[in-house]
Amino acid sequence: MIPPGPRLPAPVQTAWFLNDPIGFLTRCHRRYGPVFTVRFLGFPPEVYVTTGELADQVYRTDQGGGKAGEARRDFLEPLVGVHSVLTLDGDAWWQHRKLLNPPLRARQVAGYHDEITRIAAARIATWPLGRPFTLRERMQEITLDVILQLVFGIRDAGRLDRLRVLLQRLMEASGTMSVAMAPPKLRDRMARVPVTPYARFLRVRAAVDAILFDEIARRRAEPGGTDVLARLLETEMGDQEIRDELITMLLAGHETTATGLSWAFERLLRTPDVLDRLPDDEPYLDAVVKEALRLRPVVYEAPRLLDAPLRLGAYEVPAGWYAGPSIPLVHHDPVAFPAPEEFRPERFLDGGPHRSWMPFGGGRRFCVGAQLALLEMRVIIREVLRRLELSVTDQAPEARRLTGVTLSPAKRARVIARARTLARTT
Ligand code: HEM
Repeated sequence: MIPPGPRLPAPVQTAWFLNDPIGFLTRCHRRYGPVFTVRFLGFPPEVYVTTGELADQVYRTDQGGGKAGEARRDFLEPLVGVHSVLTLDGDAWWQHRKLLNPPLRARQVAGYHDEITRIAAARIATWPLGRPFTLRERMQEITLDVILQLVFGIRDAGRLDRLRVLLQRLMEASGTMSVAMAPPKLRDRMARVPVTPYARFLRVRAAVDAILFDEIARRRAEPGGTDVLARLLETEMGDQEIRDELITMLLAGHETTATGLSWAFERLLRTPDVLDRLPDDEPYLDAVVKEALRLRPVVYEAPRLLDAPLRLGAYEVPAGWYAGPSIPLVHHDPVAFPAPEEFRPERFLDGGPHRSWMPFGGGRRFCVGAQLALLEMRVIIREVLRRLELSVTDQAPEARRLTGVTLSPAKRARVIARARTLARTT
């Protein structure tokens, strides 16, 4: 039996979801239970699950099939290329994944602590005081710098400036619907007409690639360094493969972390009891980061494209369909997280992460940058709070807005900052 779901036509389900993703999925959950089918326009049906246990069953398909890469390929390949862990599957995926894992392990990224502190401090010093501004963009400046300096290993100030501008343009150009959603054949046609968004995207991509290939050549000539690129250059990967993985880490790693940080502040500034315990209580800071990612997960789903039918309790999901957790709903399971609406970092103080905590997905495709993201979030929250007193202009929680595969604060985490006068300046 196929999991139940709304009978509304696919265009109506799609429009409802785009307009109110959490409301739509919550309603489906209430009406149909923990496993339900949604139909989006232009895609195979998608089965969502809402408990950690069911999510584990889906992630187990990573062992033999479950093509997470193919699920993302069409819309990501123009940007990340054909050699990216995001879009590869099977042996080709594993060949790359096992090379990316070691430099991004907790022990390795711990060595970046002081440099992240330095990058954050330099940016925070430029924030406006005494007038409202939005944290989302400011956080993205920091997380972009982290990727460019600690992952790509770029130190030259002029080159950093040029890349920042180009990458901003590249992200904007690749985000336009015509690039992300156009079928490959249409893309090929658009590439030949210089005024189309796709042709513009290709020009910016070529400019970024020229810098990256030059950087790779320079570093091959002078080996060494502590950045992730240094480690990738020691592997058997070719230049194009390394370029593709660098862009992959950039794409997967900087907006997500910036959005996670924006949500952490959005919640913290509306929960004074929690804020008061920061930033010097390290275990509590770690729990705050985990609780922020639970209550406001950045990525709302991590689906698998099934290459064999999947049994989920009484249901069977056909091959060729998507299946995966609705991460916000799994994180709201009251059995796993009592009083799920409340921002309560204490729940993460004893013991390791809960099986139902999955802001970074799961299975073998679990986010390769999770340890770097968690470290960045801890360090950046601490550095902000040590230097500034933040407040909000409006106590009402910010709504969740869908941008691509992420949910971000609708007002981009609007705050006012003042220089800190008391304590917290250790
Ligand atoms: C708070 C920040 C972040 C969040 C919420 C996040 C979330 C996720 C999620 C949900 C997935 C899909 C996992 C799955 O399919 O089961 C993923 C995959 C991935 N993430 Fe992250 N991520 C974050 C930061 C980063 C960073 C900093 C990097 C890189 C430096 C990164 C690189 C990747 C890559 C390469 C993949 C694909 C892994 C694969 O398919 O093998 N992410 N991430």
